[in-house]
Amino acid sequence: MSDTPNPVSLQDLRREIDAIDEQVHTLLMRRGDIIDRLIRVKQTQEVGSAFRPAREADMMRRLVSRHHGILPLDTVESIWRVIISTFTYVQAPFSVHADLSSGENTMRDSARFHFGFTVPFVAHFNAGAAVEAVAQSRGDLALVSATASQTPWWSALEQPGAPKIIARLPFVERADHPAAMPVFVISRVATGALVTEVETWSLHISGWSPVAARALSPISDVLAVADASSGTAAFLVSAAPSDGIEKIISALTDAGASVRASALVGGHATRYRVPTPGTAGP
Ligand SMILES: O=C(O)C(=O)C[C@]1(C(=O)O)C=C[C@@H](O)C=C1
Repeated sequence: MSDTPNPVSLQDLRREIDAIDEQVHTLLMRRGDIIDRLIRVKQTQEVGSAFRPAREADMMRRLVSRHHGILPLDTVESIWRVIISTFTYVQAPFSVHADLSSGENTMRDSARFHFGFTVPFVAHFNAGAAVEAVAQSRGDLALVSATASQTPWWSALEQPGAPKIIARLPFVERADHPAAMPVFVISRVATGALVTEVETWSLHISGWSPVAARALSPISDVLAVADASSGTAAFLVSAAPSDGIEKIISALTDAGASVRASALVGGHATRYRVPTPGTAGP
């Protein structure tokens, strides 16, 4: 007889997997019970949405920071997106209104990756229509490209009671993200509940020129729609509240433009990028 211990059998390993699956499922059902209690203590009534982007951004960062092992990060992130979004949905049902005008496949991927398949998906063919659908809803979300625009859709967010930008996706950026398209999430929002680690401002400027647009690119994420014939442009700019909008306005002024009107149209959590292995960091 040899002293070599019996190798673990396939059956044993499958038993272990079954036990783990049962624990994961039980924990998810327990999570559901907690959400049931959370509904009673959380104030979702005012605008009808249970989505709390600051909390979600923080949860996603912690998830990514602690993850290791052979399970791909993409998979872990997408599992948690579905868990959190579905528990948001069960608290207060909502739909996702996606503007497909800047890329149907990439926008669908972003919507499904971040909100799963339980949350209804409604397609729109311009950003204005997606924003309007949210304005007419109780707690729906609009998804609009954060980097490309054919129209200054953000002007519709300027009035005090209008929907606002409340998040920027993906929460965790990295090379080869499976739903990499930068997207703004727009929703009606309770007064004082905006996340403003980064503020988003709508600016109307005159004296527009490509020089004015270029002056901003090193200091801010910018969306711009220009009317070359009148020399005016509508900008959507992102700014850290500390030195933000004043710096942007003076950069535009130095570049020969003048700001005729400005309005805060939302905000989001500070962007978070996972360092690529072998690089110094974000
Ligand atoms: O923490 C909350 O406020 C929740 O509603 C819970 C929860 C979650 O499932 O973890 C769901 C929705 C929110 O956007 C954030 C987190």
